[in-house]
Amino acid sequence: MNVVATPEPAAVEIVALTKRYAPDTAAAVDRIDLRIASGSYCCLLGPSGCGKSTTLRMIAGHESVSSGDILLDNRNITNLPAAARGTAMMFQSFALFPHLSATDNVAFSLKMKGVGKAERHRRANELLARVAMGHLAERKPSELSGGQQQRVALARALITEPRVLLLDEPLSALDPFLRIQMRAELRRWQKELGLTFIHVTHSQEEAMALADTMVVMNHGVIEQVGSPHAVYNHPASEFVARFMGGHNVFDTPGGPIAVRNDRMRIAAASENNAGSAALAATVTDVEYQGTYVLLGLALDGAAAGRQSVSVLLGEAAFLARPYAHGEAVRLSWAEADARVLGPGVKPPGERASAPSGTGAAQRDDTAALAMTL
Ligand SMILES: Nc1ncnc2c1ncn2[C@@H]1O[C@H](COP(=O)(O)OP(=O)(O)OP(=O)(O)O)[C@@H](O)[C@H]1O
Repeated sequence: MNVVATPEPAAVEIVALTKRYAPDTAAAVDRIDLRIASGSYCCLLGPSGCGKSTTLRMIAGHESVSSGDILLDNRNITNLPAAARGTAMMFQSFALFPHLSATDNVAFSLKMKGVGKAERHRRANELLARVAMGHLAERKPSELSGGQQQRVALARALITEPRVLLLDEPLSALDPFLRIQMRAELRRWQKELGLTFIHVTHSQEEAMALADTMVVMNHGVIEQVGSPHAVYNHPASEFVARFMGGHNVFDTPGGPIAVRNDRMRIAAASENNAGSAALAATVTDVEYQGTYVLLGLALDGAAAGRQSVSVLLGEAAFLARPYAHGEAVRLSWAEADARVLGPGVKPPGERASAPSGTGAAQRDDTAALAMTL
């Protein structure tokens, strides 16, 4: 175990970064601090309007900063023009020029810099070959598939030799099948190139599949930073537990706790052997998913908006003991599977003036909690 805390070198460091689009409005990004390790794949994740795209655009230099700093390899780039930062951006729609060939699309920024035609075509074709597009270099975007256009967009972003590649929802224009395929390609390219990728997405599934580090944002601040495993297994707040999905949140005297739905224990109401901590519930939905069966349930007597829970059972376990719509059951869990949730961040209007930092402190206190429901 590494006992000495030697932080990995940060490719990008964000210090108290704030964006306010208008003087009397809530900050779209509110004093966030973040270190992104060099050569890592970082996903900025959160619901619509949480400030993830604004953060990415400020790193890119496409949006001005209200206050705070952005450092790239220890260089303060906060006020540098986009082209002088060492970053490159890959957009959602790829933003390829329709009338230009793949080669000319990739070579475009070199043309703007006055690089001669032979040299810029050589470098563009070299990059196209690297993303397995060498044989289609003469084609225009309309003659390429979505996945092929994405590779051209990647080659075009790489031609400026960036240290950090910024990706704004790069997979959302693709159909679901291609999205999963291109997701694997993005991950492979990032490893092969050894670059730092910062990828904005609203999909927790995409972030889990890609990221070394996930940054979960809400209301312009960071709720939690960690590996997909750490965030999924130790959500810091109710917001993170609900946003990541696959968790139930229960109110207890010690505050809210989260329990993964595949860790829930379920028994028929008549077999009440789960002790006094078991919660009475009714099955409201049975969804067959192949490997798993997802049960939707309503907690008896819970407050409005807090009744709905789910239980994920393996197919074999379900077939051995099926549950049916309307059936009365009792739910419980092992203490070790309960995660105590921190308060999370408040919406801007309710926020205290103390620095928000990285939001809720992560706790792993699974002390016995008597149910109050
Ligand atoms: N150009 C702008 N002018 C004014 N307000 C803006 C502008 N761009 C974004 N905002 C506001 O800033 C907040 C954060 O927006 P941002 O686009 O960063 O969120 P997001 O998490 O990327 O959302 P989405 O997933 O919908 O793109 C939102 O409340 C949005 O309405």
